[in-house]
Amino acid sequence: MVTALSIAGSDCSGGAGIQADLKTFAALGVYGMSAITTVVAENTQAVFCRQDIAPDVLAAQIEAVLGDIPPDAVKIGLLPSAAAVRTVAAALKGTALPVVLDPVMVASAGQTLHGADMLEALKAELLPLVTLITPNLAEAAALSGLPVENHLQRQAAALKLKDLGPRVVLLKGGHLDGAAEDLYYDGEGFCAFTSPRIDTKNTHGTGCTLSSAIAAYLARGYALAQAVEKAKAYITGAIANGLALGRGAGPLGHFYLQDGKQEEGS
Ligand SMILES: Nc1ncnc2c1ncn2[C@@H]1O[C@H](COP(=O)(O)OP(=O)(O)O)[C@@H](O)[C@H]1O
Ligand SMILES: Cc1ncc(COP(=O)(O)O)c(N)n1
Repeated sequence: MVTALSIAGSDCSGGAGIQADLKTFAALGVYGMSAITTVVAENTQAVFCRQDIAPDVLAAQIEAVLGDIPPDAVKIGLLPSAAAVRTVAAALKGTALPVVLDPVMVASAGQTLHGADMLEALKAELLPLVTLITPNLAEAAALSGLPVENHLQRQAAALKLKDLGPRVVLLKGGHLDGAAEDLYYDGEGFCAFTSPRIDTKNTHGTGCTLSSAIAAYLARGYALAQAVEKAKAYITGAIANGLALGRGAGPLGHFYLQDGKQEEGS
């Protein structure tokens, strides 16, 4: 059985965070496990509050998983504090696992999901350990300190992020105008994974779903660029099948893949 671990926050409304990750793993035929970093009270409209998990309990969750059911890949989502970043970095150091990091900062509803100290710790301590980082436009700007308004600027930001240590940078274009173009940079060259923009408000959990789909395909043994290509096809289908649930940005439709067949052709 192929296995994957998500280290991320809990979204009680089920659209993002750990809940999106586990749905994605299941849809892609991967046994999912979780280490929860923070419990967020949120829904399709707003974030209300959060309770961060104590670092020793976060560390114990990761150790419990690694010590018994070693995952084939790891996805990291919301890390609410520098302490959480350091805990995860310490737990993963020395493992040779493929790690996909979605540097979550702000919920689609607009609220910041982390403490002020998180960003610097993420850059210094976690980026050098990860295989792939998947920032959206705002996250790429915050991490690189560079503007990302045009294609050349996005390429420059990707170069700067690569210098912080990940093997590959995938700068997501979900918030661009026009086509949803994700820029992939592996230190040697750029390529783009592009889909037409789907006109929908139901995009809660897109970043979580893309990163966990990449982790699922890496766990299944696909090479990096191929895992990204397949994950892009998965996220595009999940957005196209989005669910009109809640009064705000609704969740994605993971269940259209329930028989596991559609993704085989993508
Ligand atoms: N309306 C859309 N139509 C098609 N693809 C989209 C749309 N919105 C986001 N995506 C894709 O979803 C993935 C997540 O991107 P993005 O929304 O930028 O992440 P985040 O949730 O971190 O802000 C990317 O592959 C992006 O291109
Ligand atoms: C617990 C948690 N983690 C992550 C996100 C971001 O979600 P998105 O994938 O829409 O950027 C969220 N809203 N809540």
